[in-house]
Amino acid sequence: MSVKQVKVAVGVVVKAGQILLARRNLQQHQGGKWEFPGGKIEAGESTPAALTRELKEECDISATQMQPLILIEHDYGDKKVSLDTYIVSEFTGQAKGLEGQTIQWTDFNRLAEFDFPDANVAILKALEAYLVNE
Ligand SMILES: Nc1nc2c([nH]c(=O)n2[C@@H]2O[C@H](COP(=O)(O)OP(=O)(O)OP(=O)(O)O)[C@@H](O)[C@H]2O)c(=O)[nH]1
Ligand SMILES: [Mg+2]
Repeated sequence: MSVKQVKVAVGVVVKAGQILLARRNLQQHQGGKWEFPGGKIEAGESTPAALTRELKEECDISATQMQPLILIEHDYGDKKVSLDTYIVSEFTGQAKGLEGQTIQWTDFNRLAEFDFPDANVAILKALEAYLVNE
């Protein structure tokens, strides 16, 4: 049986050299790991629209500027994901975890200290290249 691929909008939210992380709740897929906020893209929805909606729902921020970073396809075995990842460089509001998740701002050079889902390795590489060329 083939497993359907889940399309996800992922946001690397950057503010004053810091990046916003959220910890996945234990009962979720990849529970307990750190992630960039985001969520499933609904039918007919663009990635920026989905990401704007998810950032508001999960973190209470309104994204006002974003640009594509990388599209990652990853197979976890139990689940296939496509992570359409954007850099969010401008937003309004103060980030808070609206869904009970812990959130944290961290310096880019401390990201290696966090335990991320496997698919995120490629995001971290792309982010490093992006920040170097910024
Ligand atoms: N938001 C987000 N999801 C990620 C990242 N890396 C990664 O592998 N994923 C995977 O992408 C999938 C979609 O995440 P989601 O937040 O929309 O979905 P979910 O597990 O909360 O499911 P649910 O919304 O139905 O409860 C999950 O399987 C998650 O493990 C990441 O950095 N951010
Ligand atoms: Mg989510």
